[in-house]
Amino acid sequence: MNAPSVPIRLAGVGVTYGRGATAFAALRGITLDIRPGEMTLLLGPSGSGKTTLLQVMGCLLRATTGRVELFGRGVEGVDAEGMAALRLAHVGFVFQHYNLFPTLKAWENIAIALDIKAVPRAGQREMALELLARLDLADRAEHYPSELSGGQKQRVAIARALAGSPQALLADEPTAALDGKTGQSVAAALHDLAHRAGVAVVVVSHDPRVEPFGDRVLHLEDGQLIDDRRPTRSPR
Ligand SMILES: Nc1ncnc2c1ncn2[C@@H]1O[C@H](COP(=O)(O)OP(=O)(O)OP(=O)(O)O)[C@@H](O)[C@H]1O
Repeated sequence: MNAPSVPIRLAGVGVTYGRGATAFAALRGITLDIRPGEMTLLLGPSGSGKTTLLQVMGCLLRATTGRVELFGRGVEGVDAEGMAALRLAHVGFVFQHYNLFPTLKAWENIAIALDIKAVPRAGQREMALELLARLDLADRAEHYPSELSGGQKQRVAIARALAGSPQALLADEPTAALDGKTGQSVAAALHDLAHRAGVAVVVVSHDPRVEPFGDRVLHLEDGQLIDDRRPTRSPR
């Protein structure tokens, strides 16, 4: 029996892009559990399969071989609509370039996500403000993205990813476009989310500023998991 409390479970997962002579094995034999309440870092050289693995975890991409479970439910045999429903119910995504709507204020960017989660319009503004406050952005609710710093934009994107209270938050290079301390504060915000809200946070990163915030560090090389460790130093 699989414990339903394991947000994401992969067993022998492989992903092959293309077919025949052009087939390329981007992931091979990945077996791991992603746990709630901690921040897992996914490190590895360029092309090692980090984004591919994150996409499989978030049901954006189907594994070619092996088994993927979200909250105890296997996704093989689930159709595209079912995969979308699983994502919507369980997973939030954060990307390098924020992907905010430039013509919408910070709180409205979050309201759109609440809309997709079928939160009634009447409660959306209040909920968006609460989410912004969790990311220390209460005073930026009425600002447009062009009026926010890079770090603030990324925190709006994180607040948006939390719309609908996902149990897993998957972030692909969330600090890559941020300089100096800003990248660190975004990494700290992700770490706090894992620890305070019990969210399973998975972060793909090349950024050494992010590393001290990882509770667990996975290393990929050539599509294989070559290391899985828990740094002994305390975060920050
Ligand atoms: N749609 C695709 N079709 C064919 N090959 C792909 C596709 N997407 C990724 N790949 C290949 O799969 C391998 C893994 O790619 P992936 O993006 O997962 O690596 P990564 O570790 O995230 O790299 P980076 O750090 O450069 O972003 C790479 O060799 C890439 O060229």
